[in-house]
Amino acid sequence: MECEASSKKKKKATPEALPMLVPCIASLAFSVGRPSPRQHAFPCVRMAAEEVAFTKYHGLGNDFVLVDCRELDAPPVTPEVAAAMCDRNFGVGGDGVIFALPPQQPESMCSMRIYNSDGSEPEMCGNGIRCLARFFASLQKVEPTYTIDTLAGPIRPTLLPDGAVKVDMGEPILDGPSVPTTLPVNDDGVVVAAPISAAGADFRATCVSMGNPHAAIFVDDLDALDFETVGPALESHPAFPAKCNIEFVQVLSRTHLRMKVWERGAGPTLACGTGACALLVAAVLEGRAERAATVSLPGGDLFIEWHEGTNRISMTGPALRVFDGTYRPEQ
Ligand SMILES: N[C@@H](CCC[C@H](N)C(=O)O)C(=O)O
Repeated sequence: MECEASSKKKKKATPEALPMLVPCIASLAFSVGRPSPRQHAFPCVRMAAEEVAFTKYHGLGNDFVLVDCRELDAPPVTPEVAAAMCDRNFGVGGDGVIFALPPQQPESMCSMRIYNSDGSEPEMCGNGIRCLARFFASLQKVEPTYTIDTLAGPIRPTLLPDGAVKVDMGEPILDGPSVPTTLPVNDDGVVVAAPISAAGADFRATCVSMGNPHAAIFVDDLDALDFETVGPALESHPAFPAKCNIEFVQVLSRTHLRMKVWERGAGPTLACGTGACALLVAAVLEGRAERAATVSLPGGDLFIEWHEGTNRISMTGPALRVFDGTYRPEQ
């Protein structure tokens, strides 16, 4: 891989690269599980990722490799190549790869697709959309508020004068089976403080979808948690048919919550925007917090509001550019 100075003219992922992907995708369809760095050395993978210009951004340390695909119909790399790009030792390093693709709706400016660091594709990413909002604004002129299509529907970020981004994240999905989870629902059809056991420990989970699935688990002391054991056990728990992002939350006050996240497809990350939104909703449903609160994550703070009149959630936080480069693994 080579990283080039940001002043150098960037080469974009080209549609011409796409025909090369077809045999690669076909052969990779037979590979199972998370590819090891050695598996990434298969020639077909290298062909698929011959050269990808990218810009690295992060939102509170939740870091992403962003690729300008405005002239393409689909991501120019396979999920396996995206996973290789995210590798922190053998690749660029990141919690995911985000592609800025053409809009799906006439009123939208672009659409977002994202692969997690294991190559799986989530519907939405809160920190990622703040990063994409600033990345896209660096590529072409936009209004301060504009619309980005995602697999979870249209999302509207607003670029604030101080460089932060406030995002209208839409309405939370509370219906249990739609999250999706098979945990028992209350009379309103919502999973609130439902018992769940994993890795020999008992918890209570409140489940919320922000387009992607979340389970918030309130604990007395985040630091006492066997996070590395229970996180992956809950992520892949049979009660979550699409797996789940797991937020462990300590209530510091009714307007200040502290959380640690184990993300679906990425493991422990320094921050999760959709997770912060979901846990605020969960805290309100459990009567633990007000509808507006600061959420402190390992990488810093987000401000989340669940607006009573509209039922919509807004998330405000930073998104920062780190460096530009070209991903070009050696043959
Ligand atoms: N870090 C993200 C969430 C990314 C997707 C997640 N891992 C999933 O699979 O749903 C955020 O900031 O929301």
